[in-house]
Amino acid sequence: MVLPFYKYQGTGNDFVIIDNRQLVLSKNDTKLIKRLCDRKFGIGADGLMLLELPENDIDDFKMVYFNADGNESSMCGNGGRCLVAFAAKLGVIAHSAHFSAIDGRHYAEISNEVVRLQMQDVEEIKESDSHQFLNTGSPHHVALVENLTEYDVKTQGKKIRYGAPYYENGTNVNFVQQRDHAAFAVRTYERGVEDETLSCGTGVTAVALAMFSKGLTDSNQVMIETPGGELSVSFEKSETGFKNIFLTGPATFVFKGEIAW
Ligand SMILES: N[C@H](CCC[C@H](N)C(=O)O)C(=O)O
Repeated sequence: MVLPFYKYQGTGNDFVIIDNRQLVLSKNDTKLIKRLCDRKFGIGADGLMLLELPENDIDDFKMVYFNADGNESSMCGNGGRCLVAFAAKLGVIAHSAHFSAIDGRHYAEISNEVVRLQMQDVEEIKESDSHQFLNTGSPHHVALVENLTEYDVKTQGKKIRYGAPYYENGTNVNFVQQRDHAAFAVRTYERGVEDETLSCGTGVTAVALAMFSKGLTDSNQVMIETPGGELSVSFEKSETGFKNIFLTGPATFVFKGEIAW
């Protein structure tokens, strides 16, 4: 069998995308999905996404996301942005989209390869001396560090991801340094990739909200620098947390191909 696929990247977080509206790929085939994401034996990616038909009459499509380990995962912000760009390329949408993902429904806009994705509202940020924890569609541990560029993200990130209180279910881990009054740099260890990725969309969103909540910025429009490029996060305070949260940045088609499977 030959499987057509598309490769996208959003600030260096890269994805295999498959048009699964005819359900060619089984969601339970963990082994196949892991191989497709393998950078030596497959196409290579941080994750894989399926574009599927919507399960209601108000959405344009449905998003299913898998981490590189082949397991279906929680929400992917950069992946969601790339899937909107793919839907536009296929003509499924024009310049805006409503779609369902594992964490609920999302709205997005696209113009010239820049995608603005609305994230779920965030109700709670757990604060402690060493870090903050919040869920922006995926779980994120956020910690400020000195000298981010030299920091051993993989070693320290793995320790936190598998340690207390996260253990097997884990978390993504974001190491942050402030760059300006409304700008921060972040490097992320991603659960399910089990390595540092060049960017993590739900992580960048978590960092922006965490830094605002910590009082390190009073701006509700924050620029986040990742090793893979710049993303911006805008949001509004709500009585109990944050709403109207948007993650904005590039989502780029890299190549298309066919793989034997
Ligand atoms: N690895 C994450 C999911 C993908 C998140 C990331 N790629 C993003 O852009 O949000 C997790 O298992 O929670």
